[in-house]
Amino acid sequence: MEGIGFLGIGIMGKAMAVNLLRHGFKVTVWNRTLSRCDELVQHGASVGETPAAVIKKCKYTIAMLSDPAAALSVVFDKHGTLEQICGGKGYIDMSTVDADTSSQISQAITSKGGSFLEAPVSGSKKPAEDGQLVILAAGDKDLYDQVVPAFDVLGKKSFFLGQIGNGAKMKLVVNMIMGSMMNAFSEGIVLADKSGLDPHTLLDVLDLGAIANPMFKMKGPAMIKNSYPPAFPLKHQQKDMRLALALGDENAVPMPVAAAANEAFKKARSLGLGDHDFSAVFETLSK
Ligand SMILES: NC(=O)C1=CN([C@@H]2O[C@H](COP(=O)(O)OP(=O)(O)OC[C@H]3O[C@@H](n4cnc5c(N)ncnc54)[C@H](OP(=O)(O)O)[C@@H]3O)[C@@H](O)[C@H]2O)C=CC1
Ligand SMILES: O=CC(=O)O
Repeated sequence: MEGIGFLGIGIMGKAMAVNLLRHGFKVTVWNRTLSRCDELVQHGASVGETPAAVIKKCKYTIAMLSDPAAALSVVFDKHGTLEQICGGKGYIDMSTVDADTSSQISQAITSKGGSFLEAPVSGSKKPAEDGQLVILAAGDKDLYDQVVPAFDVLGKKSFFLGQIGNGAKMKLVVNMIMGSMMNAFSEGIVLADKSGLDPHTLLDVLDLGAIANPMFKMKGPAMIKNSYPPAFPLKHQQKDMRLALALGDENAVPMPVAAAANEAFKKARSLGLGDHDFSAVFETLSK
């Protein structure tokens, strides 16, 4: 593969771009807050001044941005992706967005002759650092085949899910489940504590049973200490619940559990916890 562009050096983008550099890819990065690119330069990256400058330079460009508004802005705004995308270039959006946002981006890119893949990921900061993401791609199969060498560095498994929208929907379903689980887990820890049990013993019991999972194991001990260093920011989890509920609305799927979880994440945001890890939803119960 030739050089890769990377737009969005947040928690995930930084880990992913560093991983590509470590595996010998030539990477050109851009971030809205440009100073955040400095650390990447120390790892060997070049910097583009705008998304358009990155697209102009690179055959393939990956975007990893916070939400639909950010993903759209980077493509459509002045000095954005659309100004330089053309035949022979590929754009891969790995942000978590809804299917409609992804379709808008796909149509704009392909109308300029470029090719487009949506490829949201499951897995958080640590899996991104370790190249252990699960990649949920959909869209242009030729582009998918061309970027598999990069996906092999970023992830432990890539799925090609067919038409645009399927990757976005799969990601939202997964995160809807995750957000609901986090709320049930939080309630369980508080219930154990308030009813006189040791929450650490609860973690041990959970870890040995049928509902053991890496999320409980990784986040539980920190939650008991009311510590929420951001791996997956709560504001993004709430965005995912909101988008998943809209998907449920479109498909007439009742989701009372997810709706309640969304309210808890909204409450946490109202308490100023949006930039903490999503496990900080625990604070809505323990306060
Ligand atoms: N963290 C995680 O565990 C996971 C996150 N995701 C998804 O990946 C995406 C990125 O997440 P994460 O890295 O955690 O998020 P961060 O909040 O750490 O980073 C967000 C990035 O988006 C940029 N951005 C925000 N708004 C705009 C805008 N209007 N125009 C241009 N750039 C903008 C930020 O730039 P700036 O630095 O200037 O603010 C930053 O580069 C999200 O969609 C998230 O849901 C998916 C799997 C796991
Ligand atoms: O989107 C978050 C994740 O952990 O996956």
